[in-house]
Order: sequence, then structure tokens, then C-alpha cells
Amino acid sequence: MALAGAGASALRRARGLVVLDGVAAAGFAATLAFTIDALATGKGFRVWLALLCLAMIARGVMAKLALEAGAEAAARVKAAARAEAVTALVARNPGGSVSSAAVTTAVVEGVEALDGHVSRFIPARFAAAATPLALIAVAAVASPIAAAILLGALVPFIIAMALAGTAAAAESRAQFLALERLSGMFLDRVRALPVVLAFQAESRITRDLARSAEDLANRTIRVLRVAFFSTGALEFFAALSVALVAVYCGFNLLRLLPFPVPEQLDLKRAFFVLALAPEIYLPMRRLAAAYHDRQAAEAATASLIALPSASPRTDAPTLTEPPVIRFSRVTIHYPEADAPAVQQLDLEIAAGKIVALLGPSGSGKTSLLNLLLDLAPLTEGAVLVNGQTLAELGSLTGQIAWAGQHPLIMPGSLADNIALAHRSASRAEIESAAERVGLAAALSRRSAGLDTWLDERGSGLSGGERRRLSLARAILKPAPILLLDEPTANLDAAAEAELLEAIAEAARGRTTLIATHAQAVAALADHVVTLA
Ligand SMILES: Nc1ncnc2c1ncn2[C@@H]1O[C@H](COP(=O)(O)OP(=O)(O)OP(=O)(O)O)[C@@H](O)[C@H]1O
Repeated sequence: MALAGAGASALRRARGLVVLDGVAAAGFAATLAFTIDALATGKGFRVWLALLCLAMIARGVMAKLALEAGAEAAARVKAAARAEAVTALVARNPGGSVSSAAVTTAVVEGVEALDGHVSRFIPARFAAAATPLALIAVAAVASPIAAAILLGALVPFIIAMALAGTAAAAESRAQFLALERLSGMFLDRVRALPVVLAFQAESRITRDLARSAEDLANRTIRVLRVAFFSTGALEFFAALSVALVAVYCGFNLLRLLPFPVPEQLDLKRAFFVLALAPEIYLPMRRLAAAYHDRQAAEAATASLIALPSASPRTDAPTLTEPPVIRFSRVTIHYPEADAPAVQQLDLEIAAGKIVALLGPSGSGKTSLLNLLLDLAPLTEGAVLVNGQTLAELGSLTGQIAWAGQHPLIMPGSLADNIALAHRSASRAEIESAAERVGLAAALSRRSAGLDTWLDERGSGLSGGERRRLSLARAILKPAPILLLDEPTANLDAAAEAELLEAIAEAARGRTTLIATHAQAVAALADHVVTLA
């Protein structure tokens, strides 16, 4: 995912602040050394103490500002990543399929995992690269030998960091995959809850979920174990090098070193080096602490990259009249299928006329409707609207009223669900659409009428009522093209006869394509095409 640019200025600020923090650390060590020296000599003690306090305050302020800048950068990167992932999903390639569980985990947990990487790891990595060597160079001004000890001790520290990082990478990836598996499983089982209950599979599903949850817990513990071990090793080397410097400074001050050295430290220089030593390791310890954030982000990024990407579609210019639609030698071949769903089809729907598609199940009727909705891939040929190809025009979906075979039902009232197709419809328009498709009888049985609450499964609606709801949406939406997919399936002959009038009325003044098995519906058409 190309997230370059998002949060870049906040990140630059965070990096600048961590460098300034290094400068303040040197200032703190210097003022501490001079304060101690002034305490011994009695000269300028108050001035040095005031400067020491100032250095401490400056460090606190800089740490706070760096945290804020890191958090701001992370918030911007996460917002950009989420927007990019959602745009890619909405504009995904027609006919491609993505597991909704993988998408949910990638967009929610995956994007969230970028937080620590941007807010902590990136500034910490910059500080670890820039500060330790600069501070060792500063320490060398006071004591070249202490600086050499600090430099030498950096080597095992860096090796320990690299080893810990490699071990953590594999564990983090495994943990993220376990999380993805558990989220996917949970989402699927919640969706299929009525089926689970109907087949009395609750205990088996509970066991499966418990196993997945335990797997995630075990993998999380392994990640934590690697993190604790690596932190322990790093703290050991940091403490060891500070101790070595302390021993060297102490023995040098007391002139008790068992070997000759070319320098003699005084109290001021010894204190300066001693106060500076922990500061040299601090950025690397912070980096090690933030290393898990990087691993988590890497594991999550793999899932984000796996999401399909497609450039957002442009919308076709608004059609003021029902258009002529022509399918010219159209072939639809789904990427996963062995054979094409539709091959070399020629078909023209005159402006404002109705064409019915008849044909056995699987002959490609729905696929042809889906082609106009950008939901099926155009493998060969062209779809022309008023003589222009869809590729030239852009997406027509905003100008199509559509009643599909499996209407999407959102949690909300029946009225809200009808209005999904046309958000600005008035209550009177919604009521009229519901009545025209014969929902009135169904509504009279429910005390709340159009305000009857539906869950996302549409529980409580019969198959026929779902069809009617779908048709009501298509009737409500003012669009010059109408696509109906099996509008009378699941209805008995009497209900079908009732709906025919509503369909004929809905098609009036629109270019209409109806996929159907019903001869009565086909009889409404100006032209009937039978697919092989
Ligand atoms: N997303 C898809 N990926 C792969 N194959 C698909 C996809 N959608 C449809 N197909 C296949 O394309 C062929 C045509 O399917 P389509 O749904 O268009 O037929 P249909 O005539 O509308 O069938 P029905 O009358 O049962 O609704 C079928 O073999 C189907 O399995």
C-alpha cells in the first residue's frame, strides 16, 4: 500500500525531536557533571543547578512533543491505509472474490497494527541510528578510553538485537495469522448462527472456537516470551557496559588501574561520562522495546497487501433519457471458472423497451445483468450504451435501478431498507412503492408496519417478501435503466400475477432487462432472448 506522504510532516517533527532529545541528554550529563564539581569547589553551584533543572525540563518537554508527533503521524497513516483499503475493496475487480473475514481483520486489526510501527518504531529507529554514535563522540571529548569501552560494548548489544528481532518476526506473523483465523471463524459462525442452532452444532462450534482462541493465546505467549528474553539480553549488555565505564572511571580517579592509560580523569569528566553512558543505550533500548511493533506491522502489512487493488471507477455522465444498450460479442469468463458463463453474445435493448432473458439455470442471465453493474468481468466484446462503450463512459451503477436475487438487508426498519436505493425518497414515496409491490398485506400483519425492525439477516421476512422488498427498491429509484433478476421467484401464481402489473409499471419509460424463468414475466417483454 502506498502510504507515502501520510503523516510525513509529523514524522519529520518526531525525528527532529528525538535528535534534540539526544542534544538535551548531552546537556543534562554536562550540567550534572558541572553541578557536582561546583558542589565540591563551591563555585557557580546555583547557576549549574538551574541549568541542570532546565535540561531536565527540556528533556521532558521534548519527550512529550515527540510522543504527540508520533501519535499524530500514526493517526494519519492509519486513516490513509483504511481509506486506501476500503477504496480498493469498493472498486475491486469484477468477479473476484475476497473473504469478508480476511478483509475485516486486515482493515480493522491490520491497520491498527501500523500504529506502534509509525508512532514508536520509526522515531526510535531514527534515534538509534543517529544518537548513540554522536553521544559516544561527545563522551570521547571527556574520556577517549571510556568512549572506546562504550563503542566496544555496542557490538554484542547490536548482535543480540538482531537475533531477537529475527526470532520475533516469525512468532509475530504466526500470531497475526492465528488472530486472522479466529476473527474469520467467529464472523462466519455468527453469520451462520441460525444454521448452527438448527443442526444443534453449538457444542462443536464452541469447541472449534475455543481451540482457535487457545492457539491465539499460545502464540501471544510465545511472542511475549521472545520479547522478554530479548529485553533481558539487551538490558544485560547495557548494564554491563555502564558498569565497565563506572569501574574504569572509579579506578582511574583513584589511580588504582593495574595498567597504564594515557589519560587522568577528574571528577567533572568522570561524572560527565558516567551520566552519558546510559543515555547512549537508551535509544537502542527504546528501539528494542518498539521492535515488536514493527513485527506486528509487518505481519499485518502482508494481509493489507493481499487485499485486491483496483483504481476507483469514474461515474458515467447522467443519462436524461432511457438509453439503447447493446451487448456486442460479449464473453464473460470468471477468473476461477473453467468455461465462460456467456460466450460471444449479441443483444440489443432499444431505448425504453423491455428485453427478457430466458434460459436454464447457469446459462448466464444473472452474469449479463451483473456486467452492467460492474459485478462481472467483461472478458471479450463490448457493452455499448447509446453507442459508447462502458470503458469510455464509466460506471453506470448510479443510473441503474436493480432488483437482485438476494437483496441486501441492513439492520434497520423496513422503510429504511426500501429507501436504501434512493436515500432522499419521502415517506409517501416509500409507502407507495411498498404498496405497488404488494407489501401492504404483509405490513398489515405487523403492528409496526413499515417501521418493522429488521436484523441484517432479514429475519421474519419470507422469501416472497424479500423479492417484493427488492422490487420496491427498484421502483423507488428514479433511474433510466431497470434490471430485474428473477423478480417473481418464490411467489405463487396468484402473487406473481399481482406483481406483473407492478413490473410493467416500473419498466415504463426505462430500458429494462429482466432475467426470468417465468413465461408470464417474459410475456411482458418487447423482445425475448433465450440463452443456451
Ligand atoms: N462470481 C462467480 N465466479 C465464478 N463463476 C461464477 C460466478 N458467478 C456465476 N458464475 C458461474 O457462471 C455461470 C452462469 O451463472 P449465472 O448466475 O449468470 O446463471 P443464471 O442463468 O443467472 O442462473 P440462475 O437461473 O440459476 O440464476 C454459472 O456456471 C455460475 O456457476
